[in-house]
Amino acid sequence: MHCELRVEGVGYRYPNGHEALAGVDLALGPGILGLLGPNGAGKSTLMRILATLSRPGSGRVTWNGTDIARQPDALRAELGYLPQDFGVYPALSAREFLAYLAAVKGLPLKRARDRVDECLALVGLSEAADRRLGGFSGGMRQRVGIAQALLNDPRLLIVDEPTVGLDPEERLRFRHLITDLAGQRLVILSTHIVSDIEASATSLAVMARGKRLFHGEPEQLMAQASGHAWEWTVPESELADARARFAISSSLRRADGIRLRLVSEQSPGQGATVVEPDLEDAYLWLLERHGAR
Ligand SMILES: Nc1ncnc2c1ncn2[C@@H]1O[C@H](COP(=O)(O)OP(=O)(O)OP(=O)(O)O)[C@@H](O)[C@H]1O
Repeated sequence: MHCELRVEGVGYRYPNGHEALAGVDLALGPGILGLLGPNGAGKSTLMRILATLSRPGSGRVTWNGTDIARQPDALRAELGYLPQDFGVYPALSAREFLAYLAAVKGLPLKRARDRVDECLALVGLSEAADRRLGGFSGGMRQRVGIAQALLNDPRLLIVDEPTVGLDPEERLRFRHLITDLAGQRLVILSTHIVSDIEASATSLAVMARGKRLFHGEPEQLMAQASGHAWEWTVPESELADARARFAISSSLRRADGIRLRLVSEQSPGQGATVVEPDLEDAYLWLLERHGAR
C-alpha cells in the first residue's frame, strides 16, 4: 500500500503576523509518527495543513507525489482526522452520530452501516453504541472521535493532542488503541506528553517555535542525550534553587531528600550520578539545547 507524505519547507504565518511554522521538512511512510512539542510549537497548525484545512504559506506538502494544496481531494479520500477540538452532538447515540458523519463523508448507505459497526467495534464501543453521547466519559468521546476518523479506512490518520483531559486509565487505553491501528497506514499523533507516544511511535519528530528540531528514531534522540541525564538527591530546602537552574524531568520524595532526574551539560552538583537517558530526558535535553524549554 502506497503511503508517502512529504512536507517540504513548509512555512505558515497567521494574519496577525505570527510565524507559526518556519521551513518544516518531514518525509514519512507507514508507521506511527509521534509529533512532540511544547504548547505553541506549531503542531496544530501543521496538522491542519496536513488535513487540507489550511494551505501552507510557503513550501509544499505532497501525498504520494500529489501536491495537497493543488489537489486536496486526492488526500481527503484517504484521510482520517481527529482535531484537537473535536465535539459531539450530545443528544445523538454513538451509532447515530457516526452514521451522520458517514453520510457527510459520502459513504454509500450499505457501506456506511457496515463501517459504523466495524469502527465502533474497533474502538471498543459496540456495547455503548446506542447510548447518548451526552453520557459518555472523555475517553469514550475520544474513542468516538477515532471511530469517525476511521470510517473511510484512511491511509493517513491524523490525531491532534488526543489525550488532553483524559484520566490515566483512559489515556492508557487510548495509547493501546492507536498502537493497534497502525498497520499499513501512516498515523501522526501530536502531543506535548512524551509518555503518550513512547510505547507506540516508530518515529519521532520534535517541534518548537515553528521549527523541526529533530526527526528520527526515539533511540537516536536518546543517544544524543547520553552523558547529560543525571540523578541528584537534594535537601528539600534546595529544591526551588535546583528547579530554577536545571531542566528537571522528574522528582521523587525520599527519606534522604528529593531525588531529581534532570538534564545538564555538566554535573549539577556533588553526589550527582549520570544515568541512562529515557525519552523524557532526551526530549528535555533537545529543548534545553535549543533554548526552547
Ligand atoms: N488563529 C491564530 N492567530 C494567531 N496566532 C495563532 C493562531 N492559532 C495559533 N496561533 C499561534 O501559533 C503558534 C502555534 O500554535 P499551534 O496551535 O499550532 O501550536 P501547538 O504546538 O499545537 O500548541 P498547542 O498544543 O498549545 O495547541 C502559537 O504561538 C499560537 O499562539
